[in-house]
Amino acid sequence: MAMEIFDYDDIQLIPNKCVINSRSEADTTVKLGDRSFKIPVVPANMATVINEDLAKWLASHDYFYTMHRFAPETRRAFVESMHADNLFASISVGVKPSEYDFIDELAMHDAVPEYITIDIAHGHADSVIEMIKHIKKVLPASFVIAGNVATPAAVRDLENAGADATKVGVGPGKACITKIKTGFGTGGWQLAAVRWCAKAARKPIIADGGVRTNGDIAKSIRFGATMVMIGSMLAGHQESPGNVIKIDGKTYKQYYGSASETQKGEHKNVEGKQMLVPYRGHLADTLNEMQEDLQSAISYAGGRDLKAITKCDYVIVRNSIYNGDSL
Ligand SMILES: NC(=O)C1=CN([C@@H]2O[C@H](COP(=O)(O)OP(=O)(O)OC[C@H]3O[C@@H](n4cnc5c(N)ncnc54)[C@H](OP(=O)(O)O)[C@@H]3O)[C@@H](O)[C@H]2O)C=CC1
Ligand SMILES: Nc1nc2c(ncn2[C@@H]2O[C@H](COP(=O)(O)O)[C@@H](O)[C@H]2O)c(=O)[nH]1
Repeated sequence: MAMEIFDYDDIQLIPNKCVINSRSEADTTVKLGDRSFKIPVVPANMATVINEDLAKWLASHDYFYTMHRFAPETRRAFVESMHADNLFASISVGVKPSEYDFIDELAMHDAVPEYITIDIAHGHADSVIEMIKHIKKVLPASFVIAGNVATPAAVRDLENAGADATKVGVGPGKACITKIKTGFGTGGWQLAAVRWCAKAARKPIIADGGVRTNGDIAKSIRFGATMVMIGSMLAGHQESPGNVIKIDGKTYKQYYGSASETQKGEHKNVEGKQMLVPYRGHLADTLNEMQEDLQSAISYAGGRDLKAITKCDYVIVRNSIYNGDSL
């Protein structure tokens, strides 16, 4: 059977009969590893989206988070300070030789993160497979998320190496220029790629990149994601780490790709850009609204929890969901 190709804007989910009396009855919680989280959303592990203060706030309010890996020397202290506050630690690593030393250092100091994300651009690689095996050997209690990938073959290879979840999305991100510079990726068909990968997966999938509206979170769940990673929509808050910039009386925040020149400090293998995102107030309000909209989505799906969304029907309406309107 030929694969159906579509992206978020091409899909509308079809309502089923409502079985609850109030949207507040709908349960948006999701389990990843041993823990349950309030909503299936994780802020991207990018320097303009998450920092240590936000990680503490998110963990203490039952949201999942993944700290970025761009201040590598602070990571052990970060794990220890989260644990000192009785909070779970969730960090990112790369695959270079120094990262093996870092994993060994964590083990030596008994600073075991509950979650470790292996975060590289092209995650279907022996370097990632070797890092998964190393973490599983040295820190077997850590839940390992590996990525990013774009195909069922990649999902299977990383799962077989021991990954507990895989992250799907190569090139759909707002600050991404991979698709333009290399010609590769899931940009323009990210939602279909999530579905393709989820069908092959035996473990959770995290859909990463390309989410532009709250409805896209429900669509990701419908097509097999357990969790949804979001960058640009979560970068514009008062608490977001990016700089505040005012232009013509309007307030913006800085958002840049992890493979941008701004992040790297040099123009080498640049696959990301810097941009401005509109200021959106407090992160807590945006996360609350995401939860309310998901509760509403569950009610339209005719159920009481996220599982109902995975079963609802859909239509493909090419690039037409806005019908000439905007939010
Ligand atoms: N989700 C996405 O679509 C993308 C995300 N990013 C983000 O940007 C950040 C930097 O990513 P990345 O450049 O991988 O990190 P690193 O610079 O840490 O690279 C990781 C390792 O993988 C190697 N590597 C990277 N890309 C390739 C490739 N295409 N083929 C072979 N080897 C490769 C690097 O070597 P060398 O540098 O010598 O090649 C390095 O040894 C990450 O946070 C990543 O998530 C970047 C691009 C796409
Ligand atoms: N190709 C690139 N992708 C990147 C880069 N930095 C981050 N990312 C990916 O984007 C998502 C966030 O996407 P958004 O659509 O929600 O803004 C993030 O989680 C990474 O997977 C980059 O420099 N190049």
